[in-house]
Amino acid sequence: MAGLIRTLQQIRCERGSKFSVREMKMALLSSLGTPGLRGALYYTGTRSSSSGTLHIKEPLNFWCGGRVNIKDVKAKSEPVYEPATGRVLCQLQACGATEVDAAVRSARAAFTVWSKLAGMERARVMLEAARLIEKRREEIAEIEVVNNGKSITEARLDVDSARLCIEYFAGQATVLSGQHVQLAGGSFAYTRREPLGVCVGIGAWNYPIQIAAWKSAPAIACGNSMVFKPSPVTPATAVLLAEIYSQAGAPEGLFNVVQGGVETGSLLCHHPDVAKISFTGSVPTGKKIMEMASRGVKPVTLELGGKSPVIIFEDSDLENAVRGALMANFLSQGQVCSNGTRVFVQSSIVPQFLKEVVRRTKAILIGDPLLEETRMGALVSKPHLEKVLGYVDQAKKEGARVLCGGEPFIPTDPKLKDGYYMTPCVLDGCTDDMTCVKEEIFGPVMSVLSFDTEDEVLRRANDSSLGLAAGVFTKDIKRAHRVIENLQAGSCFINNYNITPVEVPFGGYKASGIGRENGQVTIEFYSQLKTVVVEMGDVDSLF
Ligand SMILES: NC(=O)C1=CN([C@@H]2O[C@H](COP(=O)(O)OP(=O)(O)OC[C@H]3O[C@@H](n4cnc5c(N)ncnc54)[C@H](O)[C@@H]3O)[C@@H](O)[C@H]2O)C=CC1
Ligand SMILES: C[N+](C)(C)CCCC(=O)O
Repeated sequence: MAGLIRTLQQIRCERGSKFSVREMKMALLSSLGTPGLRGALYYTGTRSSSSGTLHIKEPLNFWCGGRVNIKDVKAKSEPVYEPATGRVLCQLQACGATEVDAAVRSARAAFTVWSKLAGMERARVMLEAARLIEKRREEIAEIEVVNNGKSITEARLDVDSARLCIEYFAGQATVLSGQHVQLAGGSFAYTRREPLGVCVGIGAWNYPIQIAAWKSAPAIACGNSMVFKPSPVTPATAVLLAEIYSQAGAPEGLFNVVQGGVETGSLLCHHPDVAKISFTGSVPTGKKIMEMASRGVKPVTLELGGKSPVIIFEDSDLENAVRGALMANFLSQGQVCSNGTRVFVQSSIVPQFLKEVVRRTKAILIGDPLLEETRMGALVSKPHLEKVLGYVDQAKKEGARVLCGGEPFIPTDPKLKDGYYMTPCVLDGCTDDMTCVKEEIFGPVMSVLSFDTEDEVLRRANDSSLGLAAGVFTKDIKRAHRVIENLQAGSCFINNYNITPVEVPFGGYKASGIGRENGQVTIEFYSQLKTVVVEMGDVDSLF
């Protein structure tokens, strides 16, 4: 039965490639008039306000406009966990070469029609997708929480960020344009901003829905199609975005989801019909992606790790500096690439700073991430929790003082006893050579370092191979801008931290990445420029 459904989807998909632009426009208009008719939206299990009840049964792979069950083609299946409870949430069906190829073909078919639409037409579909995201905000956020472990409050903000990004790039789609250049003798040239083709998105587990939107929105705004591979740890929500795009009137195959890990990811990177790879994740994997892309001379966007500094001067508003340091370290259980995990505090205010930061860290309510009052949920997986706790042990061995946290945590609710919780940790007495100060921990561990002068702190802050983000807290405006100018980081903040409006570019210097996400400039990374020289006279031949 599943095989038959697949075959039907395949046929539908291949027919899709034969749609004319006119037919496509008609289909688009009719689907916009009847939202809700395309793409069944699955949500099995009881909706609840606490963890432990959702079971995902529907297939999580999606191409040719629908979910695809690949169980029958001896796909490798592996368990996916609910971090809050440690129970199995679903089985992941990893895609092999046949499935990756089917998804890329589906995307190729969509590209032929989507790339020929006017920007306004693409924008209309994207705005409808944004509206559907808003309508399903709570449902998407809940599934994100169940699969990722972060608090529902944060998950809602991630869904909002996904929606805003799609709205923003819908706007960009409408203003894509080239240039006209007057040449001698009445001749002229013009440029066309053209899409690249099938783009691949490879996501990390810390912001699953947000990453899927941050990659797909600029890609489709420019007229590309996409095959997206979520992290195998958090496969649940990308498929909802695929259904939403489809329901919003996107052609079949515009945004496809293939599940899997390293193998599936490398199949995508090596696929000859893929034009670009956009990746979010760790630095070592980013290097491998770049290597694979280089074989096909394919452009990459790499959004990699960080070990970012937050610099707090003695003249800063201490209340805001403390809030900023907490926001820089404990969002999403500390699993954020842009986190400011090296907190440099000017020596005269270290005692007050530590007192306040520790008091507030101890007060963070850890527990069931689906409860409104919870501020910190579970880390994403058991191995990851163990890795983070290992970093705390290592820090102690190297001489750092644990002022609070850094221990496994078992919530009182018995259903959460096997979840992956830990208490947020503040480390004092850190020095620049310690492992906790040098390596990306990717957990709720703040390292506090003391400094005396501006020159000294700039040198130490820049002493890293990474350069994703940086923050400075001071009331001295000249110092604020001077320090920022000298910090080697792509995403900087003055008197705040971890604010990422979709209107501004986000991305790293040095080994933290290549290219940018969000903001107008991202159009450059998902399109190419064609120059056309038009001769109005005769050919002046030398031969
Ligand atoms: N800076 C960041 O944004 C992130 C950093 N990390 C760090 O990396 C560590 C490892 O976590 P992972 O999830 O394994 O990160 P990863 O960077 O290895 O994986 C990210 C994505 O790349 C895919 N992938 C892995 N190897 C690949 C390959 N050879 N070809 C194509 N795709 C490939 C994965 O399936 C996943 O979808 C974490 O413990 C954390 O410290 C993890 C996620 C995000
Ligand atoms: C939204 N923010 C700043 C918390 C995270 C953005 C990037 C990321 O870690 O994937």
